[in-house]
Amino acid sequence: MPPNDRTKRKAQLLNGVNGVNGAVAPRKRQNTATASPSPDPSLSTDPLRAPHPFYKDSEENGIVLRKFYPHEMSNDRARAYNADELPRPIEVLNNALADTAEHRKRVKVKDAVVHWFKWDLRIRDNRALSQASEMAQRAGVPLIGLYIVSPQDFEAHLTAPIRVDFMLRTLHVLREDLAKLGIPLWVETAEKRRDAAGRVVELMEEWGANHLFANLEYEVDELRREAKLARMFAERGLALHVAHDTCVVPPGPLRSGTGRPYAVYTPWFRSWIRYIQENLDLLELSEAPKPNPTTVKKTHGKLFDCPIPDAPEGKRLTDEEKKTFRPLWPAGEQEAMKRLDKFCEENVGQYGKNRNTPSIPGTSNLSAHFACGTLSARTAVRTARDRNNTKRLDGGNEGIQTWISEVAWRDFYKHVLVHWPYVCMNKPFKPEYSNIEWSYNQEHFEAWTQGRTGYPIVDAAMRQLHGMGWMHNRCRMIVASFLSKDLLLDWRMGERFFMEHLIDGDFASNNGGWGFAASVGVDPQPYFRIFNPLLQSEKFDPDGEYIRKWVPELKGVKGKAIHDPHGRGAEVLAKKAGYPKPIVEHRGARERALAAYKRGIESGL
Ligand SMILES: Cc1cc2nc3c(=O)[nH]c(=O)nc-3n(C[C@H](O)[C@H](O)[C@H](O)COP(=O)(O)OP(=O)(O)OC[C@H]3O[C@@H](n4cnc5c(N)ncnc54)[C@H](O)[C@@H]3O)c2cc1C
Repeated sequence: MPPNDRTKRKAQLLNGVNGVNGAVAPRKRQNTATASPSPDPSLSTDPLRAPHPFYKDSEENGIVLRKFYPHEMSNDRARAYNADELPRPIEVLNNALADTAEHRKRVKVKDAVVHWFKWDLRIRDNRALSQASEMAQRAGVPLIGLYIVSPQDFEAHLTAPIRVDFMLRTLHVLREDLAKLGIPLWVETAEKRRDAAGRVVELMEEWGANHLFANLEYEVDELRREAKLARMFAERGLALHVAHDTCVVPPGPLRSGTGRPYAVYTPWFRSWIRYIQENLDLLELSEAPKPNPTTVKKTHGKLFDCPIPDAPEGKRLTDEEKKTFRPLWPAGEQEAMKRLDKFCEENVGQYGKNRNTPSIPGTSNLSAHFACGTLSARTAVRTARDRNNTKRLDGGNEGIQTWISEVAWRDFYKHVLVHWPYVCMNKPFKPEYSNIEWSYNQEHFEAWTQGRTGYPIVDAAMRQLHGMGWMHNRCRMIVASFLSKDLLLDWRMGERFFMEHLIDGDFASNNGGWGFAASVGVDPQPYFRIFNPLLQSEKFDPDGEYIRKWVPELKGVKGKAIHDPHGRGAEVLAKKAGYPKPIVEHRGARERALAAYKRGIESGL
């Protein structure tokens, strides 16, 4: 779609698709629930193109693109992970690190030490960067920062263009901040994702560096890549040092009484708190890197002139989008700290009370920074705790406690990913939930994606996603429940759509959120608890302020009718404004979902 059309479509999405007076007709498509042609191979990552068509029994549904990944894992294989019969990727990595530990100690520092930045784009409180700096200082050699842009990784991970843009803007800030310390940041594009590791080795050889530091990412591919890299480095006389940085408590040590990893949040959280209290160093912030020797400009001068590429094809924002999104999301770690400090100053105390009201700024809006690594979870928890009147994480101010417990959810879902790696292979956490018969009704899906379902709270939320690249947590739960229960659409369609549009798209948290709402994940909402979108709307947006902001064609609707204009006497206004009637009737949809879940679960046991 040419940029002009995309801009028009975007405006339509935000204003009610066909304009204020237009009768809305979501584009007609064949209902493909029964027809099952082969899937469209030209998978689009452009946020404003029509969503990818999903088909019953298609291998392309959901978050796993077959272009990059093998076929769907069987239930038996998923169960084998559960029974500890298959090594988890983290174990493969740990074995590789253990096998190469002695070798690492023997590798001498040569001309430089390298830190490989990934989703940890900050200087402050960065575990691996700090360790790299320490080694460089001890040896009196320069520290070099490296970032590999991988368009195929963006494609494979369904990274939203808004997230790519945020990351590239962050790289500019990071490069400047590092340069102030005399540390160059070398940025390079690897067109093929499998070439990235080889290129890192070439660069290290070019720079005379024997030691590479990196923070761990917990997705399956990344853990496996690091395992291979550790062995490849050892064969070549190089040393790979990895650090746990993204979680406050690294995945691994928290175990239930039976020695198993936790699959329920509440006991996990108690154990998380206990573990931190017993290991207070987990909240110690890492030292910032020290400046490089001044000779670095002479020895490595050309590394300071490295350009930062534009977003790759298919991941670019239009000019209009840049104008809208960039002021909403200033990039860089200073901005993250500013946001954190402001939130702690003004809102954290009221967080427990306000966090479920989408019309007010009651939450921190920091998720984009956590996802990009411009803020560490450690710094966030530490900063909030230091505002409390106790050093305990579960005492004192209620708002602070609640906020810390929310940041902990992020750790929880990363732990889940590490222990049950098949959740990122399109499998529900409970393999027996694979047999639910989902709908693949394209018209329903498009209405959902466009915010045209006739349920104002759902539509407001989906339009907030298009308007900001972000959605309030309460609304994420509402729209996810609506998609998977009211529409009975395959939850992976929603999971994928979120990844393709969120500035904070994070595999573990997104998968966890969808698993919770669709009742197929770890510690989920029981399947028979089905949100009533009308009641959710009345409870969490009582005055309809949020709806009126994001569904402007309903601005004139007075009172409670805002929650259900067609059902509560505002149908003339709604019709005139082109606002659709509900695409499903909640009570009937609920019965259908209950029956489908029950049937699916029973047949999967
Ligand atoms: C269906 C669904 C999909 C989601 N997808 C994502 C995603 O892709 N990326 C993402 O970061 N969050 C996701 N979440 C979690 C949550 O909605 C966002 O983290 C939150 O809305 C971000 O806003 P905030 O920074 O103002 O959060 P705050 O309320 O200020 O919370 C602070 C931080 O705690 C963490 N956090 C809070 N709630 C959760 C949660 N339920 N799960 C995991 N972490 C949490 C986030 O890092 C957040 O920034 C999803 C939730 C649902 C229900």
